[in-house]
Amino acid sequence: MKIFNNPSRESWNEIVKRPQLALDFLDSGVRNIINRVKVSGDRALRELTLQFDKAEIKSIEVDASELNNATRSLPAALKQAIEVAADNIRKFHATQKRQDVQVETMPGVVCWRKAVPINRIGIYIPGGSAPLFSTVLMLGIPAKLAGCSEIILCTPPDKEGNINPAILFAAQLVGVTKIFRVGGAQAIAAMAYGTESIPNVYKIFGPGNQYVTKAKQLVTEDGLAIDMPAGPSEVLVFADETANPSFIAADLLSQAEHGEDSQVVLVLSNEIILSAIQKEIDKQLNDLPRKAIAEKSLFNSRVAIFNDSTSAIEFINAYAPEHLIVMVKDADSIIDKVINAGSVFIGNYSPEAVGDYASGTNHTLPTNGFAKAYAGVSLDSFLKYITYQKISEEGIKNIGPIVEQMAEAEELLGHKKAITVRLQTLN
Ligand SMILES: NC(=O)c1ccc[n+]([C@@H]2O[C@H](COP(=O)([O-])OP(=O)(O)OC[C@H]3O[C@@H](n4cnc5c(N)ncnc54)[C@H](O)[C@@H]3O)[C@@H](O)[C@H]2O)c1
Ligand SMILES: N[C@H](CO)Cc1c[nH]c[nH+]1
Ligand SMILES: [Zn+2]
Repeated sequence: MKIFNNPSRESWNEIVKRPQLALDFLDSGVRNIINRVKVSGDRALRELTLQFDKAEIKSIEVDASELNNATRSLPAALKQAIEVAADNIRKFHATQKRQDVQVETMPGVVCWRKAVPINRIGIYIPGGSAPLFSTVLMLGIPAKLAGCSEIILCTPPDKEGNINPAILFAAQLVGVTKIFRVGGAQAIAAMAYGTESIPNVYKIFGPGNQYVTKAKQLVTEDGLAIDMPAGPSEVLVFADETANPSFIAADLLSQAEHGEDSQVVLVLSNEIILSAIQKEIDKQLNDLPRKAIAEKSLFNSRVAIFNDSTSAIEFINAYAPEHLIVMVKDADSIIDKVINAGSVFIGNYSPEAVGDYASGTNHTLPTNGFAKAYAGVSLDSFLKYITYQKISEEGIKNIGPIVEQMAEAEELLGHKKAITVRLQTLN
């Protein structure tokens, strides 16, 4: 990890940059994949799956017998853990339901808004380097709570063409409608434009690697809605000398193991525990099966040391981390000053891993600085709102002259007329 001691503000832009694939290549490569799916549908999906996932797939859709086998083959303890996590996620997201409220803005002018679920949605479940069945819960549960009637799931197959049984179990648990063994940019294109097997959807959800994230961004050019750009996972740990170096090292490594393009950042308020943290990282790395991935990710990662907490917090807001873990002595007083972050973990016993799986909050979160303007997935992400107004005769008498004035000033006399013809009938 590269160390920056009290970095000047001019250097922050450089420090907050995330590692990225060459942009030109990414853009043209992903556009090419999307076009192939648009033109050749299922045939392109089979070819691209062979090319990128090394799997020869016979049926694109997962059938009922595979689903049953998955439930039978999964250890009972894992099924139970998934069910507990699902309950917590359901509890947290259920509180996000809102009442539709009617308001009379003027006498006789009544307005209200109604939440309507997005009918058919697509969820992408990453599976390239790890089968993220927890993401099925994070997307499927709020989709069901919102009332989405069709949930289409795409995830890459392994080399034998199979989907991890835990993904299939979680999909059944939350009530996914159809499951397809397709991953990467080709899965996003299939859900955006439809193929012979995969129905097109109205909004695409889910995290993924840089190909998946780029594809999501590109299909928005054709009017598709997406949740947000949720790319390679990242964490920023803010700590002082009261924190436990072993906890910090474990939290950094827990996200470094996601992928070599994941970035982890450590912000310290002094150097007191820095060398203890570095020793812990080296020690814990050796026990990590995904050591090689984590090492590459650490190579792109940073330590920033700030002597004053105001600069530290300003830096955190400039970085806008997907996950922020605060392990400083006055953590509770600091968190209100954080305005840019996807999800915040407060104190020594709140590792990001609990939010990744089971605390109840959503782990589909904005990365790459997008937390400055985007929020993570919530119940709202699966709803759209229709507004209504109903105006009585008394109401049009009250509001009509105001609209006439404004329409005339905008030189839109047709608008004015739509009021005048009504007012004339009431005089
Ligand atoms: N931001 C979030 O909320 C969040 C949540 C969970 C996971 N993640 C991130 O999701 C990512 C998952 O990535 P992953 O790779 O393991 O799985 P993935 O499913 O996102 O990607 C795998 C697919 O990438 C495609 N691919 C691989 N190499 C390619 C190439 N050279 N050209 C074109 N396509 C190619 C293949 O089609 C493959 O099926 C990780 O980076 C993780 O950090 C983010
Ligand atoms: N840290 C990932 C992005 O928020 C989510 C995840 C799933 N499984 C493990 N971690
Ligand atoms: Zn994680």
